[in-house]
Amino acid sequence: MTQLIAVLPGDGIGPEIIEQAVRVLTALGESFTIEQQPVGGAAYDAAGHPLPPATLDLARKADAVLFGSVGDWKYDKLERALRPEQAILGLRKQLGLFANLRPAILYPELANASSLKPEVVSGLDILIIRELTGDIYFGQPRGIRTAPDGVFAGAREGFDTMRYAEPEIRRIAKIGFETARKRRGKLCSVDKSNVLETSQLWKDVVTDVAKEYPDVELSHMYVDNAAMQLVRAPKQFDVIVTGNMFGDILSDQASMLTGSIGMLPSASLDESGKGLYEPSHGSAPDIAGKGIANPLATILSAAMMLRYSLDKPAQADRVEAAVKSVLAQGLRTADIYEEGTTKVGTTAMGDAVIKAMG
Ligand SMILES: NC(=O)c1ccc[n+]([C@@H]2O[C@H](COP(=O)([O-])OP(=O)(O)OC[C@H]3O[C@@H](n4cnc5c(N)ncnc54)[C@H](O)[C@@H]3O)[C@@H](O)[C@H]2O)c1
Ligand SMILES: CC(C)[C@H](C(=O)O)[C@@H](O)C(=O)O
Ligand SMILES: [Mg+2]
Repeated sequence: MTQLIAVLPGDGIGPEIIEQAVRVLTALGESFTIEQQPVGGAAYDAAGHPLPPATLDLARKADAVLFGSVGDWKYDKLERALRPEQAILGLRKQLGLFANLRPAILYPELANASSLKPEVVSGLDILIIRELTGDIYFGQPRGIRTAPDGVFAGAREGFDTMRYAEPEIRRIAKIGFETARKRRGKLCSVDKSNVLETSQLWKDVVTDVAKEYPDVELSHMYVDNAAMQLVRAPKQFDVIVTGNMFGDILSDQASMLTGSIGMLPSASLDESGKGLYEPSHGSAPDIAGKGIANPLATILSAAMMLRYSLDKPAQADRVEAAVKSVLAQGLRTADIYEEGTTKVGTTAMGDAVIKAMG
């Protein structure tokens, strides 16, 4: 049976970067079936909803999902349930994709593109594991109402609820320990337990799970300190495990250590290892349609898909080696360009990766 890949390009630069990743997948010569559906603003425009049933059905039945990005400022006035971003949140929740892996790896060729000095960042290889289906992102109740009490009683107030259940923390902690065990054996759990009850529970549960992993060195860090440490001395980290909101912010921050957010892939996995793969960045409306977006985060996400969901590790290696090769050839999209290298657009970067795959 051929494996089915659901391709959801989305908005902004989504279609441009997805096109290159699909070309790379096709060039592998495997007998994948690739089916495409709109998502986000594109789906709202076409079908009146950011996550139409046909898109969700395809994502459910596929062996893996390759996702571009959703969102654009032009949809800001829509009611919340119809905003493009609800599509990716809905997919994560409905597919049970609770474990988000965001590797921040600095390719040696990009040492000068990093925001940090080469000596601080060279050889960087860290993995942020972000819990993806809980936390303040999904907690109820939430809304905008007239404040019932307090100093601002009678004024309009917005409120959200941060919550985490023990099994939710336990399962992401296990992923953290299992992953750290296969890497350099260090896990840093990031929370805000000096202030938040959810974080206090988080820390207790992670500490409890640690008993099953005596070979993994566990540390705890408050999120504000973690943000500082990530730019002070990022190589102290191996695997970071954290909640949805903190992981969102820290992974964008980590991306700049690698030169550009256009380099940061991600995998979002369910209990069985089925996954959705997407670059960590957004739809970049400021550069959409210009043909200059960096497709490498999406191509590297496709490599993660080959490894984690499609059981094709050799093909994943092939794609990753090709990305290394194009960087070694000095090819750069605008976001990672520096003097002495060759600036290329999105399609030319895709071409180069395909050529390097041989
Ligand atoms: N998973 C997703 O679909 C996802 C993720 C993040 C943001 N978004 C949405 O995207 C829209 C824009 O958000 P934003 O501007 O805060 O974040 P963004 O990640 O889209 O862009 C931030 C900056 O990074 C640049 N950038 C991003 N990807 C790039 C790439 N591949 N190559 C070169 N430069 C790149 C952009 O040009 C921009 O200057 C919003 O609607 C947001 O909600 C969606
Ligand atoms: C678009 C948005 C909902 C999303 C998030 O906050 O999770 C994005 O920022 C990400 O990092 O994937
Ligand atoms: Mg984000």
